[in-house]
Amino acid sequence: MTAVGFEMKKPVLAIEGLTVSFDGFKAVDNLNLYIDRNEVRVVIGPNGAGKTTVLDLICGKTRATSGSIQFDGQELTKMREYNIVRAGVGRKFQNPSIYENLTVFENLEMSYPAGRKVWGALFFKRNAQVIARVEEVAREIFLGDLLQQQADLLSHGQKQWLEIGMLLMQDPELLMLDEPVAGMSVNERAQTAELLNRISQGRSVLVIEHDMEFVKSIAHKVTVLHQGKVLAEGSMESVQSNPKVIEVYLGH
Ligand SMILES: Nc1ncnc2c1ncn2[C@@H]1O[C@H](COP(=O)(O)OP(=O)(O)OP(=O)(O)O)[C@@H](O)[C@H]1O
Repeated sequence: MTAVGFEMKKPVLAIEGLTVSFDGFKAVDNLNLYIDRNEVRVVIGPNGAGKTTVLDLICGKTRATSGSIQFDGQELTKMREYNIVRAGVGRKFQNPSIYENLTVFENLEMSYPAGRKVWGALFFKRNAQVIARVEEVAREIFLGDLLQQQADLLSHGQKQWLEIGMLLMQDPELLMLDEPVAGMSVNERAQTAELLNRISQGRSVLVIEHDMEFVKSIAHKVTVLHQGKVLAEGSMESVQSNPKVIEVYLGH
């Protein structure tokens, strides 16, 4: 196998022995988790299982007590949040954090690397390359016809897509989404599934979700967390028929 072939086979994210204690309580407990390139992984589990904390640890918002998070060969546990973003990890929180008083176009433009940020404003030119990228991403997130719409007039689902689009502007290698379809209509859920299936061709996606129909429509593999540990992992079918998973989560 060539060196390049070997690199492609290595997981893009390798979490090993990851533990975080809050006043002695282990929210994440000796966790191992491996995500492949172009994989859509969904993490499910009961409330308080540690799902959001795992995303917080990966993006550097929370510091690990012990263990390792290797992303593309870089150790994330020692890196600052903005360097983790620069390394190629994008994270969307549950509530959209878009600029409500700006248009769809402007929101996406703001997220272009070296785009019109506070300092970048002095040097930034709205060139053809930026416009083309904004238009491309807007089409991808179903907002191609709404570029001049002010963001506060978008539906809840459209706001969620806009935030995904803002992350896509940075072209992250790993995109992490916390309950992306919460509060969405049935149609919006179906469109979001289509969007995630599409954008995973070229990047890995890690999703936390409770909506099992949605999970079924996107997951390549499902990881069930319980008390900060992996309770089960595998295909949706294997996880759904696992008695331990039914007992602690799906049976409720
Ligand atoms: N900063 C913190 N300080 C203290 N305890 C915390 C902190 N963050 C999380 N926890 C605790 O860690 C546990 C795991 O929380 P987490 O939010 O990761 O669970 P979750 O699986 O995402 O749950 P949900 O499905 O409800 O979002 C919970 O008991 C929570 O109270």
